[in-house]
Amino acid sequence: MWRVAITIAGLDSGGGAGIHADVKTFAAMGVHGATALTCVTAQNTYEVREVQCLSPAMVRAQILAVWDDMGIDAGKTGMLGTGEIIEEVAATVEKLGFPLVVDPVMVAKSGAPLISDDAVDVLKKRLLPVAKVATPNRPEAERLTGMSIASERDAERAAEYIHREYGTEVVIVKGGHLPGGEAVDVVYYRGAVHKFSTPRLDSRATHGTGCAYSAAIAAGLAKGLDPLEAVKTAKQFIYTAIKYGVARGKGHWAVNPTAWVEIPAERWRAVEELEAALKLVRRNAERLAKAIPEVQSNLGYVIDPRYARDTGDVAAVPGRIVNYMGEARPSGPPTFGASSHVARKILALASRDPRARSAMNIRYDPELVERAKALGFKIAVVDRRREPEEVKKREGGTMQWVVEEALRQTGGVAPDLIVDLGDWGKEPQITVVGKTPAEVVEKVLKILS
Ligand SMILES: Cc1ncc(COP(=O)(O)OP(=O)(O)O)c(N)n1
Ligand SMILES: Cc1nc(C(=O)O)sc1CCOP(=O)(O)O
Repeated sequence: MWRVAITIAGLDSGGGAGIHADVKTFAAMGVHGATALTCVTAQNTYEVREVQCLSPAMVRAQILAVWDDMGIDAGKTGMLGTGEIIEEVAATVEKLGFPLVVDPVMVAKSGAPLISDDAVDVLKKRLLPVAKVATPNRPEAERLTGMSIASERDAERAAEYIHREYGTEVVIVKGGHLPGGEAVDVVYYRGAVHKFSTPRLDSRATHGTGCAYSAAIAAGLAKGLDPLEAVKTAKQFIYTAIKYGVARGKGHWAVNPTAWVEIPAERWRAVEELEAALKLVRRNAERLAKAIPEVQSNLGYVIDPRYARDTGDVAAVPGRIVNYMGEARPSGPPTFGASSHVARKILALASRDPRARSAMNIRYDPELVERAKALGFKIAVVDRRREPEEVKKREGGTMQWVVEEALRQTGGVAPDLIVDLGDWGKEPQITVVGKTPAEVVEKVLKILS
């Protein structure tokens, strides 16, 4: 059954925080996302320029329109703007009775206030008592409790205080603003303290973290998860959203809630496409056997470069493609992390030219190079004897150097072929490059024919 979650929050025109972050999160977590807009902000990654809030009656009308039609399985609040809106939201949620996650948004990452001073008191006295979960960060928890929070122990005390003083069932004091190698969220629930941690990320993509995290918890509650299960999943979710943030803008980049579903989908797609290309290899096994070098061949395919970090993100053939009794034969099924050399070349290529996501190394033969030239392929020729000693010594450095040399010749656009003339004890190679593994195999077949 479809579950419905509602966000009662503000609009960030930059799309990083507020209802954008929340609805993306709901979609990624597999629940239907509804919205009750509170305020419109003219905002980007580095500043809030203008704020205009709707009337409390309009906020209530949006919540009721959703409730009367689909029902609401859980909700969350973000930027509420004024004390009057908070009053109205508290009264409406109290009447309807759905579980509510309150992200007590007070100040934007850029430093602009998102709630009037007098409204903080209304938030404490009216909204926190009707909330099932509250997710203050360190400065918010300090403002709600009057305590100074400098350690996990302080965070535990603050969480318990908020529960005791305002009656919120589950209180999470987030660890993002506390020191330490791990970001530890302290959760007070039913008389006990629980901790959820992920490695601290040194990331610029933090705009919208509080929004997406609270929305992920609300999505979990909408699906009927126990609050601790919902928090556990949300913690992993927000780690991924920060790690793969949207690298655009001059300020705090936006978190990326859709990474949660895009990365697994990308990995699945890469395997499917590589499998299809390997079928093409098997169908042309005799012809392709002639292209296999002494070191054997590999064919790799990297996931969307926005998500690629290392060779673990490149699918390739474990045990390589070998010449077995005159036939090219893939030794195993497409597997991530199965290539070192070809994968490094692909990573270096795709980081400069994101269309170049696949490559295969084949035997060097001047005749093949001539045929590629005649076919109009773009070719870069690299002399590895010119590789600087310090690059040779660096683990994996050669592959990157070869690619950089090639791209220097082609003005940064990936060539079809990188001809590596080899070095003392290093077999010369041709690396055939393409957008997809099928395109690469097709290019190799053309050169061979
Ligand atoms: C419209 C709107 N809502 C919420 C925020 C807060 O987002 P951010 O500044 O990134 O801080 P957290 O998400 O970490 O609380 C906003 N800026 N705009
Ligand atoms: C050993 C070797 N060197 C290559 C080069 O391009 O220099 S390609 C290659 C074979 C493929 O290796 P992998 O399975 O690590 O991608």
